[in-house]
Amino acid sequence: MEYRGKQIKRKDANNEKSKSSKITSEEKEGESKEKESKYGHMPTFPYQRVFTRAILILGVLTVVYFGTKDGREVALAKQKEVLHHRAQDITCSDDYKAELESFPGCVPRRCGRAMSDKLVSGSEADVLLSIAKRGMALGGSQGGATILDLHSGALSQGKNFVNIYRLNDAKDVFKKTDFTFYKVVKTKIQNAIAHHFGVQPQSLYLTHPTFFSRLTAAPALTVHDEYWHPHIDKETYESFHYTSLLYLSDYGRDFQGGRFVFIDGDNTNRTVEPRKGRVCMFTSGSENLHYVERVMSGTRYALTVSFTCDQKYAIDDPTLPSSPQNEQKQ
Ligand SMILES: O=C(O)CCC(=O)C(=O)O
Ligand SMILES: [Fe+2]
Repeated sequence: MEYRGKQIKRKDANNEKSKSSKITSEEKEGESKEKESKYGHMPTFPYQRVFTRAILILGVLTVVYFGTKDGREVALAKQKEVLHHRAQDITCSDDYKAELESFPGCVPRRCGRAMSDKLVSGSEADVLLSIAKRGMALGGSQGGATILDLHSGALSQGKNFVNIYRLNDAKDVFKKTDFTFYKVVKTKIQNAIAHHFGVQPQSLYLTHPTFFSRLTAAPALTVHDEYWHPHIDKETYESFHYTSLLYLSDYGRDFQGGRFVFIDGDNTNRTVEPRKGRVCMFTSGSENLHYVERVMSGTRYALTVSFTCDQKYAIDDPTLPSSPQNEQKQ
């Protein structure tokens, strides 16, 4: 009680102080007016007041314009954080909602995004990273974005794509257990998406493309290398209804730049900093417009695992073709 009393006193004292400083400045004004008159009349020009005010207003408008033009940025997930589960709901876009109505059991209870660092462990991410690195060693783009689709076998090579399953060198690169591993992780993500968005896991089908990506700061050589454009997954990859990203390397340690950014309608960019083992899942409609920042240095690895509600776009889990010759016959 006594402490409070003292605080109040301090406040009063401050009031007194500020009152007295106000008085002092008024006094000073009077003084300077007096001084001014000693030097005679200061030069003025017609509409001086209007002019000064216009300059002031213009200044304020410029500050407001440049301050809000690029909107604000909010971190949804920092690399250093270990997230058990973090989510943000966004109202579903009308077209997305309307499309999903024809897939009962697959309509989300809510749209938005969720992140977790507890779904996939660091060592599980390392196994997947090793699959990506082994596969990508068979080719790779020089232009900053290399894609490896384990399902179709498509791998960026130079300015084009090759089918790794048709390469003789690929014979001993993958083991059956790699594919088993991929399936285990995919199923965990599938269940997490189903749980978070309130849909039935069996109503979600793996869809094409589902791929590993390796991004670097190398200048783009083809449009496939331009990974940084804002886009909506539902528009880019027609069959997507739910997108998930599993990060296989760390922002700030393995690479600089390369954050994932949601561009939201409230003039806010929400960023996800990749962290090894971090899963980011979201509804693929226009409620989740996003892009990946350009990587400034280092190498960024990620796995995109995508799901559709439409059985006609379902793909099987990737499997190891028994031999390159068999693959050619398919
Ligand atoms: O790698 C990422 O973080 C996102 C990639 C992406 O947006 C996409 O493949 O559609
Ligand atoms: Fe995307």
